Amino acid sequence: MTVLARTAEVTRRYGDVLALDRVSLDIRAGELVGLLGPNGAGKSTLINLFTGLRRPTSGTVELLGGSPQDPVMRRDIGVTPQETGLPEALRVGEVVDFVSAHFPNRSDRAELLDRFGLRDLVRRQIGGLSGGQKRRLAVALAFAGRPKMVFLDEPTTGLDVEGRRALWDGIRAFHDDGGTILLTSHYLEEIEALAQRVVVVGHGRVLADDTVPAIRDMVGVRRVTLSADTLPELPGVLGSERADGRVHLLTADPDRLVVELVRSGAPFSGLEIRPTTLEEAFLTITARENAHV
Ligand SMILES: Nc1ncnc2c1ncn2[C@@H]1O[C@H](COP(=O)(O)OP(=O)(O)OP(=O)(O)O)[C@@H](O)[C@H]1O
Repeated sequence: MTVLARTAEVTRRYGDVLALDRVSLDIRAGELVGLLGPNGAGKSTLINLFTGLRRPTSGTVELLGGSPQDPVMRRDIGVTPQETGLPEALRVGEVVDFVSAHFPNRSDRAELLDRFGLRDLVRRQIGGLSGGQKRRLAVALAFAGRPKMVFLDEPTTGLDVEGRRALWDGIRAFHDDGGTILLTSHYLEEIEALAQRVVVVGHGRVLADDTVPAIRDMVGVRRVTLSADTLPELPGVLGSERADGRVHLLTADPDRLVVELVRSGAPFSGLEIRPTTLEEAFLTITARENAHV
């Protein structure tokens, strides 16, 4: 399948900060790829490289078979950065027309507005939109030039459930028509709702690149905390530590762990089970990676 966007051994530094560390990634035509990672992982930097806003310190970046700096390639992509500013005095329809006018191949205005649930707002001034409506418009604009590929940096930030669904519907419709999308998120749930493929980044590196169910297994880690002097060997413990007189165990199967703990007869108290944060899950993935080295 045709590769639409590619990084090969890409490193990007900002002074002393290593934002991306030898990242090689292919996005193929028709894929909807979710880029998942905590704050500072390097997601926006990767999007900025793909869209030609930044250059790599080393390595190569390709967009649509050419250079991301080439305006001809950029004409065929759409982008919504994390933050956008739209002119408050313009009406929704005017902004859509203004942005569309930059592209030789325009989306149908009514269809675009419909897809993102903006039809009833076409005559509303931007200044009169809610934060969520502005965000939906900003994302819709990425699709104004009938792009082959769209890059969305945290598209649903600040949206309520309804706004999020409207946005997901618009993104899905583009994908169903054969469009290619790379979107970033902090939440696996969001990526799960849209993407088949998840690329997990952390500390500037690709930690995992797999299907949603495979990544869910990796990050579906729970933290089991209890007080105990000594513990027997327990099944499925991915990581453990003692802190403040408590034992913390990371596991993907807390039910089995607790059953085995009770069965062992070892005395314990104060049992707590809670989901891990994405950061903790990433640490587990990183730890596993290092264990394989
Ligand atoms: N212009 C810049 N100057 C200096 N450091 C930068 C710059 N842009 C990004 N960085 C640093 O590079 C690293 C990666 O940042 P990046 O914005 O790509 O991460 P991110 O995964 O998009 O984070 P977030 O989820 O918070 O948006 C961070 O340590 C960040 O502070």
